[in-house]
Amino acid sequence: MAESSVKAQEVSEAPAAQQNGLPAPERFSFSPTPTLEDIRRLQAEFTDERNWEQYHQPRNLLLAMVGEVGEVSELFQWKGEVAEGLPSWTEREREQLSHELSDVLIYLVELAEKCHVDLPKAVLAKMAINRSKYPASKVHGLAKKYTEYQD
Ligand SMILES: Nc1ccn([C@H]2C[C@H](O)[C@@H](COP(=O)(O)OP(=O)(O)OP(=O)(O)O)O2)c(=O)n1
Repeated sequence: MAESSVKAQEVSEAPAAQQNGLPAPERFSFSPTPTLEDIRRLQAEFTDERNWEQYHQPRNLLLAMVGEVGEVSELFQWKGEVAEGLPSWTEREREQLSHELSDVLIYLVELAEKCHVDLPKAVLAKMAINRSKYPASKVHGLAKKYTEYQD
């Protein structure tokens, strides 16, 4: 498994499995590349080669991304609840899902670029906010919205 170079900024919030003294369960993980910057650059090359910059304005990209989210939803819509790893899905369905999720990511990255949001940095900052809104010590095993917790 590839070692991640990015750690949670607040290491005091240890994952639940480690807090219990149990080893963390084996998790699915991604390949280290391409990075979000790689995806941004590859998509910029793709649009430049086609003279499509004129069509890829923030609003267009947002609508394109939402359309692709709809295509992801279509793959799930008439199935019952599905277990992690989608064991009951065919290879064809898995391939379609990987295509549609990729379309969502490609448009998301390009939308962030066109809005001048530095997505890798922004996601770390937002995760820090999430950790402070939902301290593991307070919400462990509970999935309520942060506004529902009493101090
Ligand atoms: N004007 C466009 C058209 C396509 N793409 C790229 C980004 C997406 O990754 C993918 C989207 O292609 P389609 O619009 O053809 O959508 P699908 O690939 O989902 O095809 P379909 O709608 O037939 O499932 O191609 C793009 O950047 N700009």
